[in-house]
Amino acid sequence: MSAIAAYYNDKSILITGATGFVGKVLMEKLFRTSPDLKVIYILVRPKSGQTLKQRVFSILNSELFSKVREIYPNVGEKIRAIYADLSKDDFGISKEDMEELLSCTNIIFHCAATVRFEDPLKYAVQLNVVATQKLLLMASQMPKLEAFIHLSTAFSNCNLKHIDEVVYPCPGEPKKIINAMEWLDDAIIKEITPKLIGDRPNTYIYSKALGETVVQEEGGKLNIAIVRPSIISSTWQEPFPGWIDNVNGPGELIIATGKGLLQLLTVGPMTVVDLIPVDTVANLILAAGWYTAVHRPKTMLIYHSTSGQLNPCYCKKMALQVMATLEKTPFEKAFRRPCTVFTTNTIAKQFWKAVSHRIPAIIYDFYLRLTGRKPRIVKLMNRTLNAFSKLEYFISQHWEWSINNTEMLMSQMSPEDQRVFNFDVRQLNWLQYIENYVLGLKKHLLKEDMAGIPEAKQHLRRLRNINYIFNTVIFLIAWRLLIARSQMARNVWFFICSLYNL
Ligand SMILES: CCCCCCCCCCCCCCCC(=O)SCCNC(=O)CCNC(=O)[C@H](O)C(C)(C)COP(=O)(O)OP(=O)(O)OC[C@H]1O[C@@H](n2cnc3c(N)ncnc32)[C@H](O)[C@@H]1OP(=O)(O)O
Ligand SMILES: NC(=O)C1=CN([C@@H]2O[C@H](COP(=O)(O)OP(=O)(O)OC[C@H]3O[C@@H](n4cnc5c(N)ncnc54)[C@H](OP(=O)(O)O)[C@@H]3O)[C@@H](O)[C@H]2O)C=CC1
Repeated sequence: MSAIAAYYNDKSILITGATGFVGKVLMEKLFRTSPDLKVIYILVRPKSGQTLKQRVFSILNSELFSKVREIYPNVGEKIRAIYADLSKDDFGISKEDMEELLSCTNIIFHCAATVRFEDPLKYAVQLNVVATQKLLLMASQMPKLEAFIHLSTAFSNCNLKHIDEVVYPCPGEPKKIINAMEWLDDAIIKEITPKLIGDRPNTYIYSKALGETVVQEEGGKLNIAIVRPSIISSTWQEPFPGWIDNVNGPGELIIATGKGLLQLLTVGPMTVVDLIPVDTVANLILAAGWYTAVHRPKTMLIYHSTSGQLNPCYCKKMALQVMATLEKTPFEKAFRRPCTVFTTNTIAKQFWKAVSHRIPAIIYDFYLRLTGRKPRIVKLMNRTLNAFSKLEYFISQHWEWSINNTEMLMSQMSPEDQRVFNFDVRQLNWLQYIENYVLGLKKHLLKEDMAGIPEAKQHLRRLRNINYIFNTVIFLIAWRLLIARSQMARNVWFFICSLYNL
C-alpha cells in the first residue's frame, strides 16, 4: 500500500478553503486514497444563502465526488464543518469547536485565501496575512499537530526572474503593515497601495508574499512547509480529466475566446504559460504533508508546483489547441466566431482592441437597442478586456523556478507513492490536456450539453455569414468613397470593368 495514503489513515485533518477549487480536489483525493482517516475538519462560512450543511451537501453530491460516493457512500460522516469566517477576529469559531480543533488536529492544510487580484489591500492583508498569523497561533496550541502546510503562489516573488525555494524579503514588515491597515483610513490605504506593493502587480500577490514572511517569522517550532503552485488549471487525470468549477485565470480567457468576446493574445511563439493541473497540486500538497510530518526536515521547505522547467506549455501552441477544440465542440450562443490574433506589438494590440472588440460591441448594443432589448455587450466587453489586461502580466513574461525540493520529495517517495500521488508533469501531454480542459469548461462550468453542439455550429455558421455580409458592405462603402475622391481608384475601377465588359 502507498505509505502516504497509509499515513493519512486515522488522522484528524484540518483544511481551510475546502470549499474552494484546490480545497475540494484535495479533500476528494484524501477520501479516495485514505478512506480510514479519522475526520476532516473544514472551516466554512455560510455563503449565497446556503448554510454550512447545504454547502457540504452540494460539494459531496457534485460530480467531482462521484467516485468517492461509490467507494464510500457515508463519506459525509467523516466531515466536520465548523463555522468560521477568516476575516473575523478569532474566526468566529465557537468555544467548543475551538477546543475540539486544538485537542484533535494532526495536520493542517491552509488553502483559504482571497485570490482576487484587486481586492482592497486591507482585505487582502486581513485574509492572506492576518488569518495566516492567527492560524499559526492556533496551530502552536495543538499538542498533536504533526505538520502545517501553507499554500502560497509561485508568483509571490514575480518581481524576480529566477525564483529559488526561499522566502524573499518583502517590502514592508508584516507587523507594521497589519498595524497600518488597522488604523489608516480606507481612502489613504487606496492612495498608498501602489507604493506599498512596489514592483508586484497587485494586492493579491503582495499579500501572499507577506503571508510567506509571516509563516517564516511566526511559525516558531512548528513543522511547516510552503507549497507554491503557478497557474492552477483543470484536473489532468483525477478523479477524471478536465474537471474545473472555477473561472479564475486561463479559464476566464478560454471562455471569453470561445464566446467570441476575446480575439487577441499578446504572446510570442515561444512564450510559456506555466499551467499546473489542480490534481497535481493536490498530490504534491499531500506528499509534502507526509514528508514534513514523517521526516521532519530541520528547516522549513518550500516546494514549487510548476511545469515550465520540466515540460513547458507554449502559450501560442496552447491557444491554437483551444481554437482547434472549439472548432470541433463550440460553446453555445457565441457573440462572434472564435478567432485569435497573436501580437506582441503595443500599437497593433490597441488597434485590435478597438477594431475587433469595442466597435463590434458598440454595433451589437445599437442593434439590441433598435430591437427593444437591453444593451449588454459593451459592458461585458469592458469586463473581458479588463480581465485580459490583468492576466496579461502572467503570460507576457517568463519566470524560472528552482525545483530541487520538489525533485527531492519525488525521490523520497516509493514507486507506489509516485504512482498514487503523481506530480511528475513530464508525463503530461499538453495537447490532450488542453482539449480536456476546454471540454471541462464547457461541461462543468458553462453547464452546456454535448447535445447542443449541432445548434452551436449552426449559430457559428450564421455568424460567419453575417460577418461576410458586414465585411462586403464595409468594403463597398470604402471603395465607393475612394472612387469619389481618387482619380487613380477610378482608373483601376474602369480597368476592372473593361476586363469583364461591364
Ligand atoms: C485562447 C486562450 C489562451 C489562454 C492563455 C492562458 C493565460 C492564463 C493567464 C492566467 C494567469 C493567472 C496567474 C495567477 C496566479 C495566481 O496565483 S492567481 C490565483 C487565481 N486568481 C485569479 O486568477 C483571479 C483573477 N481575477 C480577478 O482578480 C478579477 O476577476 C479581475 C480580472 C481583476 C477582474 O475584476 P473585476 O473587473 O472586478 O471583475 P469581477 O469582479 O471578477 O467580475 C464582476 C462580474 O463580471 C463577471 N465577469 C468578469 N469577467 C467576465 C467575462 N470575461 N465574461 C463574463 N462575465 C465576466 C463576473 O462573473 C462577475 O459577475 P458577478 O459575480 O458579479 O455576477
Ligand atoms: N487558483 C490559482 O490559480 C492559484 C491559487 N493559489 C493559492 O491556492 C489557494 C487556493 O486557491 P483556490 O482554491 O484557487 O481559491 P478559491 O477562491 O477557489 O478558494 C478560496 C477558499 O478560501 C475560502 N475563503 C475565502 N475567504 C474566506 C473567509 N473570509 N472565511 C473562510 N473562508 C474563506 C473560500 O471560501 P468560500 O467558498 O466561502 O468563499 C474558499 O474555500 C490559495 O491560497 C491561493 O492563493 C496559488 C496559485 C495559483
